[in-house]
Amino acid sequence: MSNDTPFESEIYYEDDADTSHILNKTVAVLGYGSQGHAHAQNLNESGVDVVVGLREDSSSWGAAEDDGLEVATPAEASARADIVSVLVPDTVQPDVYENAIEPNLDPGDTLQFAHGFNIHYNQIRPPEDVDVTMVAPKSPGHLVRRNYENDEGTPGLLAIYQDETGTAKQEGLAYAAAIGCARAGVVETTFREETETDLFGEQAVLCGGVTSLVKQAYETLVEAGYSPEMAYFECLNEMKLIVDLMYEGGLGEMWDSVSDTAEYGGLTQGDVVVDEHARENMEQVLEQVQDGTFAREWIAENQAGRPSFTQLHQAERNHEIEQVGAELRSLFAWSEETEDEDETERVTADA
Ligand SMILES: NC(=O)C1=CN([C@@H]2O[C@H](COP(=O)(O)OP(=O)(O)OC[C@H]3O[C@@H](n4cnc5c(N)ncnc54)[C@H](OP(=O)(O)O)[C@@H]3O)[C@@H](O)[C@H]2O)C=CC1
Ligand SMILES: CC[C@](O)(C(C)=O)C(=O)O
Ligand SMILES: [Mg+2]
Ligand SMILES: [Mg+2]
Repeated sequence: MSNDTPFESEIYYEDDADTSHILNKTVAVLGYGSQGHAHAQNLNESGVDVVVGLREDSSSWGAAEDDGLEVATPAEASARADIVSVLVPDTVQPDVYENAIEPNLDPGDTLQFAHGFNIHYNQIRPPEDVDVTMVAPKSPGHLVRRNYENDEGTPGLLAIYQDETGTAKQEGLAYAAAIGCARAGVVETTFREETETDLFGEQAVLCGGVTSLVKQAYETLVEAGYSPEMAYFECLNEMKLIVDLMYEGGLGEMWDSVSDTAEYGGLTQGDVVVDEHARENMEQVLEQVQDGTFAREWIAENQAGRPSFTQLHQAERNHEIEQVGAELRSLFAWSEETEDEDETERVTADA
């Protein structure tokens, strides 16, 4: 445990985790999507007894079995488990909880989440005689799996909502270690803090802010007469390369790597584009997360059959940048293959 950092939160590592808190238990991983497949396989390879819970007609059932995992219905898996890891989509969790989990919870069991939405916004109200924990990787699930396979870690969060047994934290840490998060570091937080920061981050920056910035910059260039391929490379493709530098060494490493011209232009124009209005809008986004407006809207949207979500989802897939990007990426793959073929021919000729 790091207690000599300037941070308020405790950060835990593998040495802090006692895996005996999970190795003698059965974990039901409900869902085999982005997080579910990663948690189930990582737990299994860490020596934990895992049963995946899926509905009988699930498209993921075969994939989980092909990965060597035992699969049962959510109710059967929950009944067998000491720890029920709820990794179906947030919007279906209340229904899965009511029908499959709650009737099969025994006193002392653990209800485990990767995001606090349904607990924080009171969509799931667990009984008092179970532990309620969260181990939330700060990463898409596919990277949680890839990092584990590469003997690397994924940073994660740990939060305890209910500690009926007195061992919820040790068990949560053991779970975090078994999915690979403790290799990188596990930050202790609360359900409220995780839920509100996660929703704000994905809306304002990671998913919403970034895609809007990319699309509006692309449209600005194309409407001004520049070619779509130039606009794509400049506004989307190079984004990854720039963000990689920030990821490795912070904003400073990125500024050090770009030209002084880019640094001066970026430092003077960045705040012109993302100005005080954007900041006010961010504050409003945060407020709507904090006061539950966003949660109520999203719950109502699902109850109505997702009319807005479906339309927005389709419009995003149909944006011109998507067609241009698909075409350009296929040409890139083609040229790499061609280079590989050229290389093979050259080596063969040399031999
Ligand atoms: N995506 C991510 O990387 C992250 C997600 N989280 C959190 O992790 C949790 C899981 O999210 P995520 O991995 O994105 O979920 P996914 O959308 O990837 O989950 C899909 C899985 O859930 C199953 N499923 C869907 N509906 C039902 C149902 N009604 N009953 C039983 N199984 C069902 C699907 O099976 P089927 O074939 O039957 O549809 C599939 O196996 C959420 O709380 C999310 O906020 C946290 C951090 C990052
Ligand atoms: C950034 C989106 C995310 O919060 C995540 C991958 O962490 C999610 O909900 O998928
Ligand atoms: Mg997140
Ligand atoms: Mg999220």
